[in-house]
Amino acid sequence: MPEKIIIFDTTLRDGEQSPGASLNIAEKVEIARQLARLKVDVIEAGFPVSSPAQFEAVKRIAGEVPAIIAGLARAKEGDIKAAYQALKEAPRKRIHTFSSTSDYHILGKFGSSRYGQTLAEKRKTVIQMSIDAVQYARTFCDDVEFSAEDAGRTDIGYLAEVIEAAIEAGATTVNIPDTTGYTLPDEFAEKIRQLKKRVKNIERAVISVHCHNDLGLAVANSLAAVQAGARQVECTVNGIGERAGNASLEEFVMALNVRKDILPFYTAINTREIYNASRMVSTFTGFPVQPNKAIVGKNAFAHESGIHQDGVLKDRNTYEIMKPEDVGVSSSKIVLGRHSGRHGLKARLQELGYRLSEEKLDQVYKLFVKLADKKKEVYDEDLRSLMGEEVYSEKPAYLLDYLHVFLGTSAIPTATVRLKKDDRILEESATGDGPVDAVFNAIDRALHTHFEVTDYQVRSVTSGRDALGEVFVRIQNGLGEAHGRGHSTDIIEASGKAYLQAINNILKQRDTVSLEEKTSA
Ligand SMILES: CC(=O)SCCNC(=O)CCNC(=O)[C@H](O)C(C)(C)COP(=O)(O)OP(=O)(O)OC[C@H]1O[C@@H](n2cnc3c(N)ncnc32)[C@H](O)[C@@H]1OP(=O)(O)O
Ligand SMILES: CC(C)C(=O)C(=O)O
Ligand SMILES: [Mg+2]
Repeated sequence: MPEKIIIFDTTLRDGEQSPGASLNIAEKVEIARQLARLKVDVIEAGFPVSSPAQFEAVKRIAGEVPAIIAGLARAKEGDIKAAYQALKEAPRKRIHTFSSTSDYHILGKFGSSRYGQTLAEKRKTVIQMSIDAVQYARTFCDDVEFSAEDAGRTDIGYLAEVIEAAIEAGATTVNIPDTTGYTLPDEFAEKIRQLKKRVKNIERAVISVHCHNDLGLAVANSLAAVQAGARQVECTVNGIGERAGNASLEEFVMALNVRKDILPFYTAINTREIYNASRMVSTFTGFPVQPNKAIVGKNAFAHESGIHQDGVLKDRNTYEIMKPEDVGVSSSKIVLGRHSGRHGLKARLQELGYRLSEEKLDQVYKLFVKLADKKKEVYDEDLRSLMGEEVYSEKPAYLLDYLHVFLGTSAIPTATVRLKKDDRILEESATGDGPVDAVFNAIDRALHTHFEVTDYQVRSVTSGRDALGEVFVRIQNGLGEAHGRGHSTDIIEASGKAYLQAINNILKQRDTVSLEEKTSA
């Protein structure tokens, strides 16, 4: 039978210790509510003694959010009392107290002579302060967690002694933190196995782990620990936390979920709330989620390369090990870009309502590749423009084959254009008040004509620095009046295309010969 792993979320305590991530009380309450929807078992809401705002946030969460609510406290009476005061409204509360057990911490942090002179004396003092803290916390509530900070670098014999003393004093959960993210998975798992062997009455407490990510191993260490006997995992949404962060909740939970074939464990997490939780934490903390972040990154379910797109379109199991819907992402995404192939393009065009023959698809694909070379991502609006402007417009009389513009803050804008009509090439240069005017003048000169521009509009069709720009132009002269549209990531090029399309439209209306033939005839 699979065994349950308790999920202890510390986004609001260790997560908020991330440099730069501070949350106000309202934001913390909102995140706590989302954590409850996510169905985490324990929410560590803060460190009440550390400030009035921390105290108030823990108090509000304790009074409003349905989960076990924990508050952190050093092995000090004042901290423990403050934690209890903040937690007391919670129907289910936990005081989480800790001392430090590695020699680095004992000699470094507890260096003062009041802890003793020698390492052995200081170690004794730490055991006693741990016992006192747990016993004192038990006078307030039955659910007391004890952590041995820097357990990852603590001598196993001494760690076993401290943990045994904490259980004897009444700790119901004993947490083994890899505070500095130092251990490797096998080593950490062995630590848990040794504790199970060496600590008398270990079965009276739940073994918890709290792994940091300094070497990028927090989730791997948590999984190894669970396989060795830990039954609570401490983690944070998006893996935020002190320095390089904590084990990421979403990665740990989904690893158990996806690999249940070899990991006989489950959690109570409602995985469909993962993405919402991730977005909320990212927005409130101001910490963006890196695009390639597992589970919740923008690219976690996005496929760009042609071979992958083809595979996913045929059968998504080819490149997806979990369903995006299972983590609250609406669907996987085919991202069209320079690595995409015809299958991906065709599928997206079909979604947009275009049904293309193979011949037409080839034509669009060539245009698409040209555009994709200029842009990082080709969006739906880019495709719609491409289809409208290039594919379904009738073959234009004149094509803008080449454009060169010279401009600068103190230079006269000059444009050179090369127009193509069938096998005829027309090339001209002209100056203008600005680069767009110079392009229009050069086209006029090439075609021996002149049009008045009665409307000119530019808008961005897509977003970002490489956005596709759309130019709308209305022109008139004695021959008639027409408008044209042009698209490009370069609005000067888009302007030239729009101007030429308007000219072509006038020619179409008049069903006439080409301009330069007419004027030169
Ligand atoms: C691994 C972790 O994540 S632990 C949690 C870390 N989180 C935080 O520190 C965030 C909130 N912290 C704070 O607001 C402040 O540090 C406070 C309010 C807790 C304490 O502030 P101050 O009293 O000014 O002490 P300061 O933070 O400078 O130093 C920490 C003191 O706690 C002591 N201490 C550290 N850990 C423990 C412990 N587990 N039990 C008892 N004392 C401890 C240190 O030895 C030091 O004591 P000293 O003044 O006698 O040398
Ligand atoms: C307070 C403890 C559990 C901690 O955050 C750590 O050791 O990393
Ligand atoms: Mg920590």
